[in-house]
Amino acid sequence: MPYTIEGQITMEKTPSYFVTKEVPQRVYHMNPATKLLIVVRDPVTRAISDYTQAASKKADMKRFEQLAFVNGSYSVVDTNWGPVKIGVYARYLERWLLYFPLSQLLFISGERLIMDPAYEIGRVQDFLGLKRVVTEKHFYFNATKGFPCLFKSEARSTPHCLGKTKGRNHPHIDPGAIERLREFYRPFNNKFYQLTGINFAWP
Ligand SMILES: Nc1ncnc2c1ncn2[C@@H]1O[C@H](COP(=O)(O)OS(=O)(=O)O)[C@@H](OP(=O)(O)O)[C@H]1O
Repeated sequence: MPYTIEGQITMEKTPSYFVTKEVPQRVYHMNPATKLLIVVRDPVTRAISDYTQAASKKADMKRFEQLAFVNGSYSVVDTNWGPVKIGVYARYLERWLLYFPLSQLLFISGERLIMDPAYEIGRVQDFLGLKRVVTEKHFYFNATKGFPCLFKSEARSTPHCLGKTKGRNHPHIDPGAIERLREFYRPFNNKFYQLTGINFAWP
């Protein structure tokens, strides 16, 4: 990580760090004062989004329903399949909490980041001890994309939206499969709410 001088902060974004076993200890040894931002969304939607991203890179991908369950029925969820496994947030959070107090972690709702970005960015700025420079006046909602965009950024004076790879159309998933996944995640979600003290109210 690059060193910073007074008045600067270093930021690093690697989503896989949250789920990689040895990372909490490594980050702690690098700097125990590190602040961690964790963006989470409904794990079922997260799994479908993850699958959609993989399918966009591979032409002959099996259907989501074939990958998420073992033996072709919806009775056994395949917890070894990455898109399913990563959504068990409580398991990963428990490892981070061995090294970092909850006060050094900020949980951001992925759903709210889309519906009310200024609110979540406001929380991030407070958490990082920054002045609230980015506010609601910086965002507008692009209905076609279904995402908020920035009127302008530091680097350019023109509006800036997220790129083509964000907001991909998700494939239709059998409602029975969705229901079974929701049932699978419920106890893990509840554990996550308990650990974070936040009820994300995922269905
Ligand atoms: N800033 C911001 N706000 C809200 N949501 C966001 C943001 N950036 C990425 N995303 C959503 O995260 C999902 C993963 O994005 P990607 O598939 O591009 O993956 S990655 O960023 O390359 O890791 C993907 O979700 P879906 O579009 O629902 O599949 C992105 O749209």
